This record gives sequence, C-alpha cells and structure tokens, in this order.
Amino acid sequence: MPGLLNGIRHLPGYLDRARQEALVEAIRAVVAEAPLYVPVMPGTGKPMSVRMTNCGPLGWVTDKERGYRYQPTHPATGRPWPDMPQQLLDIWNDVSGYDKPPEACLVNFYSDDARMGLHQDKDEQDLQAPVVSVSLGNSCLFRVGGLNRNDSTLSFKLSSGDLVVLGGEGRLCFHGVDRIHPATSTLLKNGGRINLTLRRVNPSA
Ligand SMILES: O=C(O)CCC(=O)C(=O)O
Ligand SMILES: [Fe+2]
Repeated sequence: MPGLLNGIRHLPGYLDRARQEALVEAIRAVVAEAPLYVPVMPGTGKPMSVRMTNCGPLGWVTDKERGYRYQPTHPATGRPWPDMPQQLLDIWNDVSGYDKPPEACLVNFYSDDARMGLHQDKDEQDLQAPVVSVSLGNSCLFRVGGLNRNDSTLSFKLSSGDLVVLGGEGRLCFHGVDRIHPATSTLLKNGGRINLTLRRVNPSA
C-alpha cells in the first residue's frame, strides 16, 4: 500500500454541523449571484459531469477554445465573481500555513452521479501555497496518487465537513473523485456534494 506524499493532509470532521450549514448558506448566496454552469474539456468540448462557479478575485474556468485558465469574471454573466465568504478565509488562515489570502475558490457541485477524473491542479503560478479543499453534503470516494499519472493511488472517503490540504511535496499530486455515495448526508436537501477548493494563483512577491 503506497503512502500519501508529504504535505497531503486529510482533516476528517474539521467543520461541525453548524459551520457546515453556515457555509452552505454562504455558497447559496454565491450561486445566486454567479450561477453554476457546465464546464467543458478543452479541445473536445466534452461536458464535465460537475457544475461549477467561483468566488474570490479570480475563478477557474474552462472552455473548448481557450482551455483551463483563471479569470476575474464569470464566463456567462461577464460579472466579477462574488466575494469569498469570510468562513472560507478563516479556514484558509487556520490550515494553509500561508501568509497571503486565497485568490480563488472553485465551487464544484456534484450530483450523485457526477465524478472527476484523475488530474493535477497546475494552472496556478504559485505552487508554494497549498490547495485547501472543503467537502459538504454526500460523501465521496476520493483518489490520490503521486506526481506521475501512472503512480499507484489510494482512495479514501471524504465526508461532509472534512478538509483536504494538498501542499508541500503533494501540491501537484494526481487526485480525483471516483464516485459520490448517495444519501450519506442530510446537509444538502436535494442530495449531491459540494466541494470548495481554495487556491492561491499568482506568485507572491
Ligand atoms: O471534489 C473534490 O474533492 C476535488 C475537486 C478537485 O480536485 C478540483 O476541483 O480540482
Ligand atoms: Fe483538483
């Protein structure tokens, strides 16, 4: 059984139920201002199974022609992304070990049949800062590998309120979501799972 690279941390049960509920409320407000949209793969234009939006100064977007990138506006509305909720800035301050605030929070909404293939988070220029991920709603099977796509992987369950920090040697590890476990949480009335990833994008001076 392979181990996790140094700098990859799973913090189970980090957010209690009250903090999870407050965060869901804050994310509902984000989605009301910046609607979820269906991202597509660069080149092929194949739709992904998750729906996405962002908050913070920058948002991660993708389309057929221009591919993966960060931009300050929502691709459909053209408006700036909503502010990052204070709860997320607090989480970042408490776990990132990084002295600058996150610039982007990608909001992924998974219906119970959505997934995310194995990938690296490498569209950021600042690779010193970790990626901090927050899970809400139904649990999922999360898969983590090494720095090469073919490295062995291990998988574990992420439940509502769990955090994952991808930092240090593990900042560029391959990872993905194999499946959602339906009806494993009562947090989201209509089921599914929300994942929030906080990222630093630009290099720090
Ligand atoms: O949903 C997750 O737990 C992971 C999301 C992810 O890897 C990403 O958005 O880059
Ligand atoms: Fe990722």
